[in-house]
Amino acid sequence: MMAKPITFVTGNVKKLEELVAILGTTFPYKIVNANIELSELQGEIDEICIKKCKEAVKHVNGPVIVEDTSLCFKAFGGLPGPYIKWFLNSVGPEGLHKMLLGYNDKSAEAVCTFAYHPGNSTGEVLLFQGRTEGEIVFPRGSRDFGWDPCFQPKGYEKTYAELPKSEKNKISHRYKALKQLQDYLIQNY
Ligand SMILES: O=P(O)(O)OP(=O)(O)OP(=O)(O)OC[C@H]1O[C@@H](n2cnc3c(O)ncnc32)[C@H](O)[C@@H]1O
Ligand SMILES: [Mg+2]
Repeated sequence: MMAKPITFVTGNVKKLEELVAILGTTFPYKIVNANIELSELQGEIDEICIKKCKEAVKHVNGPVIVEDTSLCFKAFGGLPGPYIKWFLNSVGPEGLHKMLLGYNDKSAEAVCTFAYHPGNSTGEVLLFQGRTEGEIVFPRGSRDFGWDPCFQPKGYEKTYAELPKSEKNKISHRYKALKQLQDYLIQNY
């Protein structure tokens, strides 16, 4: 019998696009998207992801994936972190760059945390996290995905937005987190 599809709950089409590209054609299970606006929660990253996943489970009959992405400035002790969406919405990539002008340390970490729940009554939320270090630069490159124009991964001369998607998807916070989830599902689903 075919395994039940896994529902990725996200309102962000770019996340979905990257997930599909990263999993590629050999991933053995079907992923479907539910475009549901989940609450933007507060707290530590792991706690946010656990709560987000539990909220998503209520909307779906079956196994569920969600993810939450943070952008953590070292000079700010990890903020904006999970609140990056609001900062980005209000000041854009230029503003994010400006926020660090008064600091020597421009380093930042992109953190992606996938949360998976099997969708049954006894299941627990499992987390899979990936981190990519980089620095916040004056925005360069395409404007199609969030803060990509102002994030330059460590060891690269290009921002995420200037790199070909295929290149970003080999080194990104999302790739690193998704690889772990993929390995888990291949062994346990
Ligand atoms: O429905 P969900 O999955 O929550 O989608 P969202 O867009 O609300 O996403 P988050 O709550 O995780 O907030 C993360 C913010 O960072 C942006 N973002 C996420 N991943 C990114 C990436 O790889 N590159 C650039 N921006 C990204 C995203 O557009 C949001 O503004
Ligand atoms: Mg969100």
